[in-house]
Amino acid sequence: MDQSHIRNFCIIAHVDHGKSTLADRILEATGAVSPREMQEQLLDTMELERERGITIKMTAVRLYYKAKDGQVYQFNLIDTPGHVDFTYEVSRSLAACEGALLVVDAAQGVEAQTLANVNLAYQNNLEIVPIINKIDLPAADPERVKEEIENVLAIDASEAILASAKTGVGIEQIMEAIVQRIPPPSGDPNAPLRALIFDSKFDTYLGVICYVRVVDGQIKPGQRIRFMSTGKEFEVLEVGTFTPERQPGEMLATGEVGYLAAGIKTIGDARVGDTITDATRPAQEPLPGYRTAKPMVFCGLYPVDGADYTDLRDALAKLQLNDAALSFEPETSAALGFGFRCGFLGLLHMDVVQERLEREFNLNLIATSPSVVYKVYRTDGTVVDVDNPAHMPPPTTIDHIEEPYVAATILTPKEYVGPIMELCRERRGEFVHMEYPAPDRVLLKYDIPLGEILMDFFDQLKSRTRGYASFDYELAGYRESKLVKIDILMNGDPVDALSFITHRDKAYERARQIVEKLKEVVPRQQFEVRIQAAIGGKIIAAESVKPLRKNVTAKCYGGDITRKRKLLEKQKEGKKRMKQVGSIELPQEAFLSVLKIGD
Ligand SMILES: Nc1nc2c(ncn2[C@@H]2O[C@H](COP(=O)(O)OP(=O)(O)OP(=O)(O)O)[C@@H](O)[C@H]2O)c(=O)[nH]1
Repeated sequence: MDQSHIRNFCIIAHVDHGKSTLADRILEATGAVSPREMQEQLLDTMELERERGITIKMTAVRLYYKAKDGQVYQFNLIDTPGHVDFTYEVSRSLAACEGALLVVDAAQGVEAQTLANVNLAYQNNLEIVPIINKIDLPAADPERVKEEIENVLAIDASEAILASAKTGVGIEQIMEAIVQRIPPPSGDPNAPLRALIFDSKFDTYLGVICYVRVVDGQIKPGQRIRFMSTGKEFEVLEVGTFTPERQPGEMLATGEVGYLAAGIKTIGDARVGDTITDATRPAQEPLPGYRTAKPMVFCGLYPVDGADYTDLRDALAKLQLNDAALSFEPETSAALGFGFRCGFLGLLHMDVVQERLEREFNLNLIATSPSVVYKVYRTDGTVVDVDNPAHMPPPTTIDHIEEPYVAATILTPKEYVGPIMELCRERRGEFVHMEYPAPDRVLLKYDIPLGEILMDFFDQLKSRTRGYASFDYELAGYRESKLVKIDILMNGDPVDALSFITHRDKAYERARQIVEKLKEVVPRQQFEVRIQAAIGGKIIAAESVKPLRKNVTAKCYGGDITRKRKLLEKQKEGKKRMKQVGSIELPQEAFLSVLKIGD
């Protein structure tokens, strides 16, 4: 299609503001799917995504729209994941577009994630079309939301479209705005091929499928292509688009969005953000902005039953086929046995992987509490990355330690500013900035250690603001901190999987909190369990769990075997997710106690 008739765009929105619903309406309006065959929210494909109501992996669909000017336009709608863990992927999918539909809930107004996504859209020079959605709601207040869009996002909202993705109001106006307000792509068809990979997926039959935006030149089957970051070459087997079904085609032209398959075996060879060029006539420069997604959060995953170890390894390898950001390597813990140290982009990514391992692969796992990567500068001048508290070098060999920080943005109604500032202070946050972008709304900026965010920060923020504050962050480099490792001992034996790292000034308080928490979650055993927290060899907090007197089966009288079996079955159920550590059985909660100690 003629380049001037192509529109590449995405939808950016805060969670639940109506992105998927609007995408469905757009699909419907172009006749891409009949409403009947349309499953709700077609773009979210993974079952887990649908259940959690979040978009994890993005896709692209091609639609044809006949505009009021009588011309037919090619729309490429690129879906973006709406979560801070996937900021890099979001930024690459935005880089594949010329415009963005900005969806803001007419009752909720602008939220922190909207702000973060708009900033990414600006960085990619996108034309932003503001849409105020859900105007059918009784609580809708479009005028106030317009004001917020102008004050918080610095976007002219005078031409914002008032819409309801639910009732269909405003959808036609949105379709016309895509044609009129979003510019067509401006690449050079005669220049050497440059295509941006903004997503990749593994397909059992085709190998890796790359979602690409052709910036210059074109891609055809049979062409020899080169990935500019690795230099690896492949022959294109198939190109095409999703409409939303996969539709093989003859070529992807300049400015177009689609997929290609080239018999690529591992997703690591087709990384998001990389540039594809023609191997026989390569481009001089790759497209800007490439980097490899680096895991930021690590945890240990151990099978409850040691016999499942190889199954766990195979399952992780399978997930990795589709997830270049997931890393894992074997790890042994004195307490938990053989398992894997796994790296994730963030907490959500970690939760999703764990849930898939348990659900799709039927594994029963113990996860240790997540950790960030510390940079440890040793007295001998070497620097080591430590992603497992148990591997922290002895204090005498450490010169200083650095930890990762994030720049956090919080948007909140005025009345919660106090509780939020208190929470940030408790989490060693450094105040950066505060402004009042709209009546009753406050924008706060803090620098906070990422390690503190991992500890239940989000839930705390939600509960202290009754769900009214929104929060987003970006990574903001490493800073020196006075950190210490706290070891947990059970009946005198250190449990390596429970060690954690915390700030020196918080050490006593947190040690106290964790032993109290553990006292609650460690089930009573036949003997007393002493729980202690220590720095080096020094005990700084202690509690104990009183022994259990009665045996469960002792309650059954004599011969009633079914009754007895029932009780034992029940006990077995309760045993799920329990791990024998020395002579003590620990439940999964025990390993995550450290996350809950900021409460
Ligand atoms: N009343 C009303 N409800 C709407 C409208 N648009 C969407 N919703 C509802 O709002 C909720 C969230 O909509 P989604 O489309 O799933 O939101 P989303 O932004 O895609 O959410 P994520 O995929 O989690 O980012 C759903 O229950 C929708 O039915 C609207 O115009 N009016």
